[in-house]
Amino acid sequence: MESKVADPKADEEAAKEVADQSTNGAADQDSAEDVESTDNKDTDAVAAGSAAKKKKSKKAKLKQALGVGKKENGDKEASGGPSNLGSKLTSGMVEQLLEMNPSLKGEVAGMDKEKAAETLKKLDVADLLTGMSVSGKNQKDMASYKFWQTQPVPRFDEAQKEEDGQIKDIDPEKVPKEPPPMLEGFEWVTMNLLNDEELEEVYDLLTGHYVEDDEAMFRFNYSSSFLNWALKSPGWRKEWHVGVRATKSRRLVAFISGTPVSLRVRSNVFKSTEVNFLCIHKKLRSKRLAPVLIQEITRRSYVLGIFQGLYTGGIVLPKPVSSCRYFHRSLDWLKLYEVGFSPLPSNSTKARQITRYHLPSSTSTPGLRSMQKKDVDAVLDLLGRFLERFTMVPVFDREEVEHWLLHDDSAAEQVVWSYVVEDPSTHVITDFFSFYCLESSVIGNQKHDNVRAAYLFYYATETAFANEEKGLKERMTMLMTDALILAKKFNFDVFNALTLLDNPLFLESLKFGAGDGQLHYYLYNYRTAPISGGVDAKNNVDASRRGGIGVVML
Ligand SMILES: CCCCCCCCCCCCCC(=O)SCCNC(=O)CCNC(=O)[C@H](O)C(C)(C)COP(=O)(O)OP(=O)(O)OC[C@H]1O[C@@H](n2cnc3c(N)ncnc32)[C@H](O)[C@@H]1OP(=O)(O)O
Repeated sequence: MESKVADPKADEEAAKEVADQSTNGAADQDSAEDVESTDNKDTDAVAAGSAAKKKKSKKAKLKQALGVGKKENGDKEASGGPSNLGSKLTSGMVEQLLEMNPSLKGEVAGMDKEKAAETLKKLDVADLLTGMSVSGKNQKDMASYKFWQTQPVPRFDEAQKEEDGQIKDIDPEKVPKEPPPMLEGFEWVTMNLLNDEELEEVYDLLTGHYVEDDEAMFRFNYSSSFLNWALKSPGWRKEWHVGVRATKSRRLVAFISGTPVSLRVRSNVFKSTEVNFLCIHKKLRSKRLAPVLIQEITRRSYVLGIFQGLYTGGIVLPKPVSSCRYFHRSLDWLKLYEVGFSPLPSNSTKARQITRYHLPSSTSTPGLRSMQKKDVDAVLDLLGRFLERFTMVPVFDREEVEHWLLHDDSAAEQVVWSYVVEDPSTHVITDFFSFYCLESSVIGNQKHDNVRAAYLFYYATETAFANEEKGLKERMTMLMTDALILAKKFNFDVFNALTLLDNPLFLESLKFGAGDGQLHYYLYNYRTAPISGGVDAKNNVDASRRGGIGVVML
């Protein structure tokens, strides 16, 4: 999901609105005609922004009820992250908490208020926020997932009894030959993304309707060049660019995509479909269209003999195989403050914040240079060995390394930046790193309309193979400092990273602030034990929990 630096003040403001606001948005009753007549996406954006102001997220309300994020945090930027409840939870809060998150009721069934408060105090805030229990028995109510409970995904309460592997056997003969029925007034289409106009239609749909942060302040704005890169990776299939059009106007109102990826989970390597860019026009929300899109991309995957899926999301579904946390490193702190992305800590000043995030003007790693085509084999080899250290990783071939890491000169906008370190004496490539550009639209801000974010992508370093990883932390810190300097040079406002790969080694020392967003990883039709996401039970970054997630999703 969209994440921003966790802000204690926002939660307090949200709390003031809790009392008189309903948590449920009014069900959208608009017809196909309404969607067809809505041509102005700016109107949608403004509407989304103001709706969000009226209806603060359930998560923000829960955080407020828990008193999370109120403590002062020295010069540290983020204090909104989960913390120990300690003695904050009074019995009076329990009712409010249960009302907001009914799935917690199972935790305290039959207890009086004091006992219930005691029990809830023992839970992690992160689990309270997601409705998951730490007791092992998950209390998230499977029955409330009308669609997901029918799918071959692990249940919340499922203990890992069996060996890793497929949940359900798929008989290719029994896979339906046709898509499921579509809502009246709409029809299935396969998008032809070789056609610039159709690519632009997908871009327009996502720009107006794709993922927003909890408070609807920012919305991902993937560029057309980005979509072209992400959706046409080696082995891409036209059939996996699935759209829904309004029959009369031909307007594109929904989209879902798949790209093939060879995945290793623990010791098993299998083909899977990486599903992304699921998006439904705001006027067609809550009509159970998402399950139909998911069923269709699943069918199209089965048809081609791929029976596993990989996907990520900011929301909790049955059942994450791992969860990582977003971290954000300010490059232009003032702009981030002005758009509401970063808070001003109460014990700091704007001038001090700007100074805090100042970076040197040039890089310092000897032998650092842009990656070129001639480096592909060396990077393929280094990255392959580096990723062997993680539990869930993509298995890239040469063509994929070239596609994902080399900047395509013919693209209208640069999407990916990759650098290698060539040892000045041996000319061996000893390290590489990359980041990609993903802008976000700022919704309803007078001064700025976008935030230009660099996202840390793949990297690798020979120092990872030293005995006991000696020197890895120092080397990663040096490389990532250079990545920040380069991103600043290319006018990025913020540098984002998750707690995956070896990132926990440098996030805090390089002044990344904890975000308010999580990224949950899911596998479809595949069972495996939970994989560490680089955070501890309190959702704090934890270097000892590296080694799990090594796949970076766009
Ligand atoms: C073998 C190969 C397999 C391939 C398939 C692998 C699976 C791929 C899975 C997809 C991976 C996508 C990866 C990405 O792209 S993650 C990005 C998702 N996109 C957005 O957040 C963009 C903005 N939001 C929207 O466009 C809509 O709100 C969406 C489309 C998200 C839902 O539309 P809407 O709000 O109008 O809801 P509904 O009434 O139609 O449907 C409600 C049902 O849909 C379930 N739902 C809601 N959000 C998600 C979600 N992000 N992943 C999976 N399921 C989701 C929800 O729990 C409920 O089911 P259940 O709770 O009753 O059970």
